[in-house]
Amino acid sequence: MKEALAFVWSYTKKHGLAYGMAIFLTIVVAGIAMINPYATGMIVGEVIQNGHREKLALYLAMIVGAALAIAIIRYIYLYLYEDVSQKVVNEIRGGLYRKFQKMDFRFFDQNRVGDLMSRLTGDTDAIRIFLSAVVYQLVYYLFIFCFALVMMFTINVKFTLILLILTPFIVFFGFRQAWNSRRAFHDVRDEYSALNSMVTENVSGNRVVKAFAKEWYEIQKFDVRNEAYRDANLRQAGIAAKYIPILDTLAVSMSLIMLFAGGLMCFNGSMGIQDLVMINGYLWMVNNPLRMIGWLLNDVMRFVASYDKLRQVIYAQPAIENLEGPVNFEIKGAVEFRNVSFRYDKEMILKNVSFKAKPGDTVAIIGATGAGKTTLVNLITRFYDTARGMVLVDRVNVRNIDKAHLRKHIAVAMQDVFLFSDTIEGNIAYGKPNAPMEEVEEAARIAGAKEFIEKFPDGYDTIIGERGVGLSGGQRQRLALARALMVQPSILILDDTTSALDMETEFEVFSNLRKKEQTQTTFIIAHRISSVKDADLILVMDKGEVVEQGTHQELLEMKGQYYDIFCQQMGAVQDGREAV
Ligand SMILES: Nc1ncnc2c1ncn2[C@@H]1O[C@H](COP(=O)(O)OP(=O)(O)OP(=O)(O)O)[C@@H](O)[C@H]1O
Repeated sequence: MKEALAFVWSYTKKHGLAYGMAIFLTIVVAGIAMINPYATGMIVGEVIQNGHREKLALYLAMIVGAALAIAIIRYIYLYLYEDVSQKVVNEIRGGLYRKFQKMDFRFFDQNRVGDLMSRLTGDTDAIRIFLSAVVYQLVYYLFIFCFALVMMFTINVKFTLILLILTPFIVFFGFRQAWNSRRAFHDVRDEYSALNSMVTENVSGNRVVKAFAKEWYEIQKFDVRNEAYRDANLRQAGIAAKYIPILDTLAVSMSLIMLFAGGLMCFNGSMGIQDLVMINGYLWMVNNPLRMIGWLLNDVMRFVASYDKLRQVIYAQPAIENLEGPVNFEIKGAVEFRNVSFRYDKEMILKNVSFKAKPGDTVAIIGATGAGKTTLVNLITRFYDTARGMVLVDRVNVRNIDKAHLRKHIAVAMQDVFLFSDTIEGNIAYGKPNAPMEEVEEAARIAGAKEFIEKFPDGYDTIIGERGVGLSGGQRQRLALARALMVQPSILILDDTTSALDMETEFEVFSNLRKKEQTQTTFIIAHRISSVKDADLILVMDKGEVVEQGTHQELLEMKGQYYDIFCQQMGAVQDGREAV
């Protein structure tokens, strides 16, 4: 709780003056609210009982004036609360988004998209509600309670003490309600997050759902989550509902005590009717905040539950960080793996991998699925750090190179192509937004994308969907390749980038790449011998190890795994199944 408040204050203090003013005005309104019961009592006592009719206008004016003042001041402070809370939440949301950008692959491996979305939206909004509505109500009810109590004691101490007999019970049940709701609020928050994740996944994967005709299965899965969310809400509401009748009964009992004890005191002359009317008005002001304690504490709990979720992101630290004094230098593209081992979890995925590539070399990686090819190239960009051994770029350990600088010089066309909802030009020029059109066209040409782009009525201005909707797998791969080529990297990584292309187009793309002035070191992950045979170095991977390495000719002479793959694929050609 303390931590949550300190966090919110660290953002709110910048707007301390406006927020302080809002709180001050709330207290002023609580003070002005004392006028009404007082003036009503005076009308009963002075005007009606004592017959001072001339004072009626004054008391009525007090009531109307107070109502007007409250309306105006309330408008001002509500605006201030809203203004400050919106600004604060805007900054928190911005900070969170920046944090997402800072986090590394491992963080996104471990967190679901929908869950992160709920943090950025629902949880930040809970903070806004706390700052605007909850704090306001806490201040308002606290002061109205204190002021009304002072007024009651000023009017009649004995009678006030009698009325307050039930107060400890109200406070007790209010706190109990809040305490019992604690777990329920966390459950509501977790179920909301799970529901969000499910919907996000379903929308992203809607094509798979349809392809497998699993709509009904998805609906059932959703219903289960939806019901769990409903039940969590109902559980929480149920806890509140259990205490409402108790608190209401106590409040009604207080009124009964007031009528009974007040009536007796009026009869025996120890208190005037005017005082009874005033105390009746103030009693409500004391009563109401007490009955609200449970609800207000619930709102505070909701805020703390949301903060607990936010802090997991706010204070998360990326595992991949720059070391002290990272080096920046003109990266030429020499890459060396020296006894590299790597694990995601417990199991070693890469085992003792070593190889060397000179600037301008083409290194091809071939091997069964799951052999660790993508994992290997992910270490060059330092998406992950090695468990043992080191990855060197231009003879410098990548851990010592400035992370952003290193990645600026490496371009990756990833296996899982992601395109932004933007124009084709915007997607290709993502890494170099102000590049001239000729460069975009040239990158598209080398990637074998020029022809199909120009066939679209809007050409390079064609808007494509979030996941490249409206494009074939091969077209998306070629756009991803063009995007990688645009930045003219020192190291180019093509992770299965041509797998969706037909043989002819793949051949054209590779020959374009070869014709291009070869300055960059290129890593090609591929399954076809035709894609790797011209490489300067071929790495054959099996179960996380580089089992063979050399040129096409050298590897054939070894008559090992590469030779077997070659024979299998040659066999396929001879059978007319595929060409090499
Ligand atoms: N983010 C991750 N977290 C945990 N394990 C992972 C992760 N990514 C990959 N793996 C595991 O690491 C192993 C190697 O995966 P990798 O993607 O490097 O293989 P690959 O050779 O590129 O396969 P493919 O040819 O199918 O793309 C696999 O067993 C995979 O399950």
